[in-house]
Amino acid sequence: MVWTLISASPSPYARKVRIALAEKGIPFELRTEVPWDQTTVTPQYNPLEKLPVLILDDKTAIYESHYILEWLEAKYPKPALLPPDIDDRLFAKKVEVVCDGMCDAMVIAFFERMREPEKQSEPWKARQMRKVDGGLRQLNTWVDERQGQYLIGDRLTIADLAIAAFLGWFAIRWSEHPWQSTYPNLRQYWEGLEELEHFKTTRPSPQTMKDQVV
Ligand SMILES: N[C@@H](CCC(=O)N[C@@H](CS(=O)(=O)O)C(=O)NCC(=O)O)C(=O)O
Repeated sequence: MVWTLISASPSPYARKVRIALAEKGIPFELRTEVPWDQTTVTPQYNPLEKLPVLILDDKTAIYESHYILEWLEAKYPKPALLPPDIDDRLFAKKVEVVCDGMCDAMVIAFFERMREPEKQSEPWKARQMRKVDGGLRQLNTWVDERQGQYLIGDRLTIADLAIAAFLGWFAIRWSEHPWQSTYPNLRQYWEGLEELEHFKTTRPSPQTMKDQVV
């Protein structure tokens, strides 16, 4: 019996977990869903009705991507996806906070845009996009300070997973945004990660939602 990961084809949050499981050599069945559709099983496993959800052999459900990664790191520490130094470990988690927050802002803005035009709040949408632009600026600063292919030290960490998961999704969700020309070093760092084996096999793709959400 192998674990099941409930995922969605565009999900940046789920992509972090997919890459972490693959890097740690943990076999799992991928169950791709649209969590917005009535047909989803996500609410049966997560009271917050969000994917990703990792379902273990005994049907225990682990959810919230940053917690799933923390759980995996604690239970299956090798190969490590966090650096050995405590300050570097905390920095890697801070990078994940910024990337997850940018994803959250994009999701909020996306659904605001699904409302009838007269019901959309321009200030609310502008506030979400400020978070994305501020986050991109911060990622670029951090990436400019890196020494090599990875953000922290000489190995892959959850910081790299979080940044690639956001940028890979952002590149398909908002392809006309100028970040790749504004921040060429950030683009080059991201392109380098996308060439890695478990990034190639987890590339995001759009999904079609059937049911009304807002
Ligand atoms: N903080 C959560 C966010 C997860 C999330 O928002 N997932 C979306 C799907 S996706 O945006 O990742 O594709 C979801 O299930 N949304 C359903 C809902 O919010 O009810 C995490 O990090 O796991």
